[in-house]
Parts: sequence; C-alpha cells; structure tokens
Amino acid sequence: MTTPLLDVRDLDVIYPARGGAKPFHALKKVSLDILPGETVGLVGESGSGKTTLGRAVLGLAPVSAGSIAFDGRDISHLSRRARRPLARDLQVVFQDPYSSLNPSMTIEQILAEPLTANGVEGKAARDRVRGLLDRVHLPADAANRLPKEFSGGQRQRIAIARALALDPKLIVCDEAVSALDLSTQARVLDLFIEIQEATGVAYLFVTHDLAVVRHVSHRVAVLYRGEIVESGPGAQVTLHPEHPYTQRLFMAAPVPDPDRQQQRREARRELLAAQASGAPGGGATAAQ
Ligand SMILES: Nc1ncnc2c1ncn2[C@@H]1O[C@H](COP(=O)(O)OP(=O)(O)OP(=O)(O)O)[C@@H](O)[C@H]1O
Repeated sequence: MTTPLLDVRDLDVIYPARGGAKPFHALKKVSLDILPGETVGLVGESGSGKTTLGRAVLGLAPVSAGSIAFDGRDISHLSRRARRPLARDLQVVFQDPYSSLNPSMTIEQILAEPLTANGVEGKAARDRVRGLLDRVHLPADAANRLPKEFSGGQRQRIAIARALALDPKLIVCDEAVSALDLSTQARVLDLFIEIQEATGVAYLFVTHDLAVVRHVSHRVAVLYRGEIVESGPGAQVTLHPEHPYTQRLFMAAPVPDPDRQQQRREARRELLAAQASGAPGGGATAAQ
C-alpha cells in the first residue's frame, strides 16, 4: 500500500475567542489523506471549513486536536522556523492572482525569490526561471515584465510557476481558478493536470465550484459544517453521491451535459419528494 503524502487524522481546529465572539469550532475530527501524485478535491458550501483545512495543512490555522503528517513527519505543531524547510515540498496557490504577486517585482524576481532563498543563484536561477515560464506556457520575455502587464489567467500561471520553483510534492490550491472567467479557468485547470502528469506533484484542491472539482480530482471529500460527510473516488462522489448533503450539493450544481442535467433535475425532485414524505434516506441528515 502506498504511504500517504499527506495524512490528516481526526483534526480539530478551534479558532480562539476574539472581540467578544465565542471560540469557533471550524473543523471536527476531519481525516483525509493524499497519495503522491494525486489530486484530492475538497468541496462544501461557503463556511464549511475548506479554507481552514488548507490553512491548517500550511500551518496557518491552529491544530486543536488530531494530527497532520506530511511525507511521514508530524507537522501539526511546528514552529514557524521549523516549518521553513517544508516550503520546498509544500506550496500554495491562492485565489487572487491580482494580490498574490508583488507588483513592484519583475516576473524573474518573483520566480527567483524562492530559488535564491534556497541557494540557487546566477545563471542556474535564470535558467530555472526560463524553464518555469516554459512549464506554464508563458514566453521567455515575460521574465522582464511586471505583474500589471499580464491578464488574470497569465498572473495565475505566474503564481503556479512560483509554487513549482522548488519542485514541491504537494500544492494546496485554494480556490485557485475561482477568480478567472470560465474559458481561462478551463485552460488553467488543464495546466494543473499537465503539470501533475509531468512532475508527479499532488494537489489539495479546495473549491466551492463543483465543475472544477469534477474536472481535476481523483478523489473528492465533502465538508459540511466542519465535518467530512462523504469521500471517495471523484466519479463516484460527483455522479453517485451517497450522503444527502452531497446529493443536494451536486444536484444543485449546473452541469454542461443537458441529458445529465435533466436526470439530475428528476433525481432532485425525487429526493425532495422523499424528504417531504419522511422516507428513509430522504430526510434525517446532517444537513438539517
Ligand atoms: N480566523 C478566524 N477566526 C474565527 N473564525 C474563523 C476564522 N477563519 C474562519 N473562521 C470561520 O470558520 C468557518 C469556516 O471558514 P472557512 O473560511 O474555512 O470556510 P470555507 O468553506 O473556506 O468558506 P468559503 O468558501 O466562503 O471561503 C466560518 O464560519 C468562518 O467564519
């Protein structure tokens, strides 16, 4: 059996009380693993805790109970300093390509920064920057330009190139295509897949967008109010969801195939009718 690259076990995240608000229990006993080279899509409605899980993996949210192991090592409670070397293997691509790149740095400087911090300098760094631009299908002369000279999709390619600079094993993609228009989204998603096929990188793909999760994920986990209510192979969870919350989530999502859309409408009507009559499997759910 392959050892997971990321192994989250019984994770609780409780945000401390602040400004008169009570502590907030954002994740409850969440378990999830990602194998090397695999994409796990994490879906759920707004506020379900998706970003919190990504942030906990990155050391940006408090681990109140449970554990997070990466590449066989417990990283649940590392200090900032102890975490630094992890940046080689564990990277992130955020949603907003407009705020995630330093506007005063050239693309070469942006891409060279993680390289320099890891002792790759001079010609080796310049060659690597050229290779990274090529990897994300941007021209070599992009190196001398500033972020403001690029479109949203191109900026996201630059953010992806930066995440790839040190050949990471896992990238947390937090709503990484949500700010892009649909056709740009599709091209950037295809780029993620192409990069994975070429490098073997794994992704934790955090998204509220079910079309996105269908497109990229080998496996899907569904979060509802801080708990994973269903997980399994992508096709199984997205096409034949078992948990009533997942059924509602996916049936409410538009899909491009009109036949499939019709099937979903009918299945949704049946489910709602079953819920209204209190039939088994149609009513008492964690979603209520
Ligand atoms: N720093 C924080 N302090 C207190 N509560 C927080 C904090 N960050 C998030 N929360 C709360 O935790 C819950 C989960 O938030 P989170 O951002 O993880 O959800 P999400 O599923 O990613 O939502 P969205 O899709 O809207 O980004 C929300 O109720 C949110 O208000």
